[in-house]
Amino acid sequence: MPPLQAVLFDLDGTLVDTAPDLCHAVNRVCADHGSPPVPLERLRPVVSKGGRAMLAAALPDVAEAAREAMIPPFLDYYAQAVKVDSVLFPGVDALLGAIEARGLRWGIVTNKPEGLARAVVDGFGWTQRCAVLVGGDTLPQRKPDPAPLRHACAQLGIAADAALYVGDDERDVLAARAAGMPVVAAAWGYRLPHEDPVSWQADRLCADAGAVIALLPP
Ligand SMILES: O=C(O)COP(=O)(O)O
Ligand SMILES: [Mg+2]
Repeated sequence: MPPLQAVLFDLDGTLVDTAPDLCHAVNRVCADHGSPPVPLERLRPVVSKGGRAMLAAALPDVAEAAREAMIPPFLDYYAQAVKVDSVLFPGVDALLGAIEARGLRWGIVTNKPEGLARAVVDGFGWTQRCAVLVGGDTLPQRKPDPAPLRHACAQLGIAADAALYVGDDERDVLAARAAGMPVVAAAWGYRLPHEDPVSWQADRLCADAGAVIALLPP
């Protein structure tokens, strides 16, 4: 395996705890529908599974076609307020600094639409620091397809096995495996109670972002 040259991250549930602002957007959709707001605890476990999963968790009795029509307003509401209550997960700031201190680059490969992911990146002041950003609509394929990870490596001019991917959902592990990229499962992220990240068989399972620093070259 070539020496590590870059670390790629999932966004929601890995770098940023975006669940509160996504929950606000879901609850604006619920209000438009005349439904009561849902508590954050109900949405948090499915945030990394995307907007459709969040709306399904919030409005399980609404027909799928009707929920599909709620996606554009949901995304609009979220776009209006991406960084009100969203915060970095503990240790993320130190991890990004440690990557940069080693002369390595880092980037983001998320299923979130690219424009929204860019807004989050800008909101956290990462515009110049984030070396590559691939969103869920950047390519026709999204995770668990390996294409977005491969695209990020092509943009960086590195081989897939010279990068490390860090993500909090099983599809992140599947995408990295299919791309031939080493992968860390982020146990600090979002998942349902029955989901066991050990069973995803990532190369490493890290309890917090700080633990990823130990995997970097000295
Ligand atoms: O918005 C989504 O679909 C989830 O985003 P993620 O891939 O950064 O977890
Ligand atoms: Mg995620």
